[in-house]
Amino acid sequence: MSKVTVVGAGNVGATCADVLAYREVAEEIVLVDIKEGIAEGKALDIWQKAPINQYDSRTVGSTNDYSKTANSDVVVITSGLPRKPGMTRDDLIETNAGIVKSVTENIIKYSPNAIIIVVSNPLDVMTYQAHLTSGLPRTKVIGMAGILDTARYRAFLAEELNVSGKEIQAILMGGHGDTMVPLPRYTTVAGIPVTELVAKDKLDAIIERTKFGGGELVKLMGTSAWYAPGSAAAQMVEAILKNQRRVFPVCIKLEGEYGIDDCYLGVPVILGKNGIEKVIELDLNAEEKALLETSRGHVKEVMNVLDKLGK
Ligand SMILES: NC(=O)C1=CN([C@@H]2O[C@H](COP(=O)(O)OP(=O)(O)OC[C@H]3O[C@@H](n4cnc5c(N)ncnc54)[C@H](O)[C@@H]3O)[C@@H](O)[C@H]2O)C=CC1
Ligand SMILES: O=C([O-])CC(=O)C(=O)O
Repeated sequence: MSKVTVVGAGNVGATCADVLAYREVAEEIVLVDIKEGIAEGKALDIWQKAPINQYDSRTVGSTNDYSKTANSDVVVITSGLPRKPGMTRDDLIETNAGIVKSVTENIIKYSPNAIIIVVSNPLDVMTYQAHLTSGLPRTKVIGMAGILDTARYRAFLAEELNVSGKEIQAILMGGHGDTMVPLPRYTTVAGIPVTELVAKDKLDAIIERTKFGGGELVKLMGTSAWYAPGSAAAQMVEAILKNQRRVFPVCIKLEGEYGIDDCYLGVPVILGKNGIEKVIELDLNAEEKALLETSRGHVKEVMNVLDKLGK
């Protein structure tokens, strides 16, 4: 029987649990939150939607009782503060590091072999925190950002070209922040290089909009996004539980790949039943390498802040 725990029953966590149930990705989905009753309530609401939307996945809620999460195959960590207008993701580090650390300790106690997908921000450094606390191999403690950032990029391109978003294939690398690196050289529309279809100035504008895609939504809503983020995390869970070996950009600790050591960054990987099955190394050109290096430098600075906080 497959079991998934989603920690944090807020906007992203509840959306993720809902998508997991609706798509019948797991038989049991446990939603956990620290706020009394909220996880139980949202789990019950999703379960009551099953007869309408015709699914059999069972959602269960828990207020901080991790015994209910025992033997989860995959755990998604969404607990933590979202940012407000005027804040960067990095501003969340102090509060969210403490939350991610305590949540990871509880998870590991009851599901020592789970694959952990981190969503809380600042994403790359919260993945670092969960990796350190869990003691699991790097291939099993991974971060969700690349699927979301790529989806934004794909949606903007679909709009520009007036084609289905399904036709856009793209890869994006680096940290989940303004230094992320969309790669037009690896972007196609049904196999056609995007550079043959979109003028350079338009493509540059779409890349800029993608980099600040999270901030655009924070400005509009006063808090950050959840539909696309929750769905993106659920897509990672599905790839793992169904051993789909899908190719996604995922955050992992790099150990020599791309000439980078000891830094958590988004890179293309094959995602399957063991978590990250393989990191795909692209032959980047000089400009792409320079952009990735800038992103690495930024993430490393925030990792150093975490080190100073005492992890
Ligand atoms: N990686 C990514 O691409 C994205 C990351 N995020 C991040 O995801 C996180 C969650 O965002 P939202 O769901 O919008 O926030 P939210 O405020 O709606 O939900 C967060 C939930 O976490 C719970 N929580 C806090 N401390 C907890 C603890 N110790 N144990 C269990 N639950 C706890 C809160 O009670 C709340 O229900 C934020 O850090 C946000 O920045 C959001 C969107 C995309
Ligand atoms: O922007 C934020 O703070 C939340 C997030 O990571 C995103 O939506 O990309």
